[in-house]
Amino acid sequence: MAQLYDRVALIGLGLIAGSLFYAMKRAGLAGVVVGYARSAETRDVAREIGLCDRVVDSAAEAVEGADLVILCVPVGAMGAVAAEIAPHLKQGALVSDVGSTKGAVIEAVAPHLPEGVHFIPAHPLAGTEQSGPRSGFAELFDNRWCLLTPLEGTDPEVLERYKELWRQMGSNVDEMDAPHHDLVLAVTSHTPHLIAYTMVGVADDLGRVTDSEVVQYSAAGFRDFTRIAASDPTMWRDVFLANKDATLEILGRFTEELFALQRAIRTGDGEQLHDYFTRTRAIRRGIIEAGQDTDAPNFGRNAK
Ligand SMILES: NC(=O)C1=CN([C@@H]2O[C@H](COP(=O)(O)OP(=O)(O)OC[C@H]3O[C@@H](n4cnc5c(N)ncnc54)[C@H](O)[C@@H]3O)[C@@H](O)[C@H]2O)C=CC1
Ligand SMILES: O=C(O)C(=O)Cc1ccc(O)cc1
Repeated sequence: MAQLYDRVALIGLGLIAGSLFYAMKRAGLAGVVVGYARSAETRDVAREIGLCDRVVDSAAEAVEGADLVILCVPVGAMGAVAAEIAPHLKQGALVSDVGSTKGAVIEAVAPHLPEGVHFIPAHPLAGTEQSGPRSGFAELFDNRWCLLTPLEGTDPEVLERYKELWRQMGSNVDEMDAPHHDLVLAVTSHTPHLIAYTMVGVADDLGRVTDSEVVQYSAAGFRDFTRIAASDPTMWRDVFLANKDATLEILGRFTEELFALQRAIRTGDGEQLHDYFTRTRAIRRGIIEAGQDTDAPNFGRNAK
């Protein structure tokens, strides 16, 4: 496969940066990939396991001469990293990020970037509850969406080349504006994570439910909650602080619906509960019929 960028810099060496490195190497998309992470311990691990062709000790050195720079740090750290690298970026370089929120990242990063440097924010809808330099793998982006939120006036050739990178790493690529992205993700990812955190916290608070009972008798739904609630605390703290407005909007709607269901249970309104669950069941079936749940055990078999 054709090389798309001669020199790539990855800032932050965790799950996403690691997966980017292996996915780029798998398809021969990058010449040299240089990495940097803030902690010396992470850089040592990266060197030990061969994560990146070269690991350097400053962000400035990592971006020197890079054609593509991808910021792979928690969203709350994006602005500071952009300020640090800005004076060292090559003219014509493309800066991108993989942050889970887009509006706040654009606001934090764009003002630091000099004239003549391109900026295309990205968000791969692919991840796990794992983090750190040992957690990345080449297949992470296969058959997953990558959402780009290009700013007005983005150079179409620079955009097309970057889209091609994601496609060659296995992703399907789509574009949307940042406010829309942040609202969609508040519904599909951020609020569900908060609900999982809360449910696991509630189980933990219940004195009568011992740890071993929680583990032994976990049904699939609760098991998924515990997996999600094991996600990186720094990353998720930053997501909620950065996507405050959209998350609060969706949480408001969520609690209204929850109270309505709570009332239906209290008053014994079985019809309301049944109607609600019938509606939500149809949504799940729609997702599977559209072939959009690649994790479903019966994916591709037109399951009902
Ligand atoms: N984990 C997931 O499932 C997904 C995460 N994302 C986004 O990708 C980004 C990275 O997430 P992960 O790779 O999961 O995190 P991670 O925790 O595995 O890695 C983050 C890396 O950034 C480094 N770092 C933190 N602050 C830094 C700073 N100021 N300067 C330089 N390095 C710094 C850490 O040392 C670590 O190496 C986040 O913005 C997250 O919102 C996007 C899609 C999925
Ligand atoms: O592990 C899971 O279930 C996820 O939801 C992964 C994930 C986490 C954050 C993102 O911005 C995108 C994907």
